[in-house]
Amino acid sequence: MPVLDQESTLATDLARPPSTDTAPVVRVRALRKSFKKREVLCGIDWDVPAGRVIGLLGRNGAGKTTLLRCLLGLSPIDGGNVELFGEPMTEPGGERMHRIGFVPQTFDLFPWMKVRAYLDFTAAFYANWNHALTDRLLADWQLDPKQKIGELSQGQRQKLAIVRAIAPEPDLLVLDEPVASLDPQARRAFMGELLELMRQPGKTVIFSTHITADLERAEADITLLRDGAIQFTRPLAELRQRMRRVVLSRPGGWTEAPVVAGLLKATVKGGEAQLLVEDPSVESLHALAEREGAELRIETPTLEDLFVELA
Ligand SMILES: Nc1ncnc2c1ncn2[C@@H]1O[C@H](COP(=O)(O)OP(=O)(O)OP(=O)(O)O)[C@@H](O)[C@H]1O
Repeated sequence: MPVLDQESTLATDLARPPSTDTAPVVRVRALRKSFKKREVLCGIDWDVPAGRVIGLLGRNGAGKTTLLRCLLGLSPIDGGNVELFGEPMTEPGGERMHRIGFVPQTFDLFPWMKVRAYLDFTAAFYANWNHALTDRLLADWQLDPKQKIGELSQGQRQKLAIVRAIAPEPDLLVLDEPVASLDPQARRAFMGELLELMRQPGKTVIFSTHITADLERAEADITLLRDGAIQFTRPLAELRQRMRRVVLSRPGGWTEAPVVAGLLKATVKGGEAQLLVEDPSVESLHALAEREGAELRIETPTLEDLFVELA
């Protein structure tokens, strides 16, 4: 029986993007980015279709922030190209600014400004600004319009950054770990706002996060960034439907993991071989278990399990 490197993954089949009829809002080709000699993005190809919520997943240091900043022209790229709304991205700003909202990982700007003054100041730059929405969010999220930004807690600043990004009702909203400092109520409210925004046709959201429950709440498409490349973009429902954890246990244990069709990752631990399999054939698995004298369990992994396995 063929042997599989226990840490290796065979994610080739996962590389297919979800089918779409519309032109992508974000189109990235062969994007490269290094810091000194360390290459963080090693030739990213990525299409983000309009009207989707994309959850960008990856381990700490995988390059999520770097990728999001490169997309928006906030960080210079070393190679490849980025198109937003069908046009090359060369630098931030311009007409396109009105269509894009960005929530950075940290928000430390204008500490001397008061919340209301900051929002009014920012509104002046935008063609469209939903004042009713900002008023409602300030009240709902208990942000004091008269407080100075420098006096806000980290979570309150994150809320303000979200209000500022949503108020222009952007066509593309990019959020870098937007909920990291938010309490559970605020996270839920934030997801509500996000979904409300998404009810309008053609709106696209990309957000990086480690909180898989939020991705589940948003029914997001999942993009996995690993080893400097996009490993896959798949609707969450499809991942849930197709991925199974197959556990084969036998008293004598395993010297090598069995290989089955659709295998993405195999791990051997004591008497158990754990296989992450896409679209497994239940019949063949039963036949394999019988042949090998093993007990078979087929489980549906949670998104967090999947992330731990694949990231
Ligand atoms: N300005 C910089 N100078 C040097 N190295 C950098 C810089 N910014 C990022 N890096 C490096 O690039 C890699 C990717 O960082 P990045 O912040 O994009 O990861 P991330 O996936 O967003 O991580 P996290 O989940 O922890 O926020 C890391 O190894 C980081 O040290």
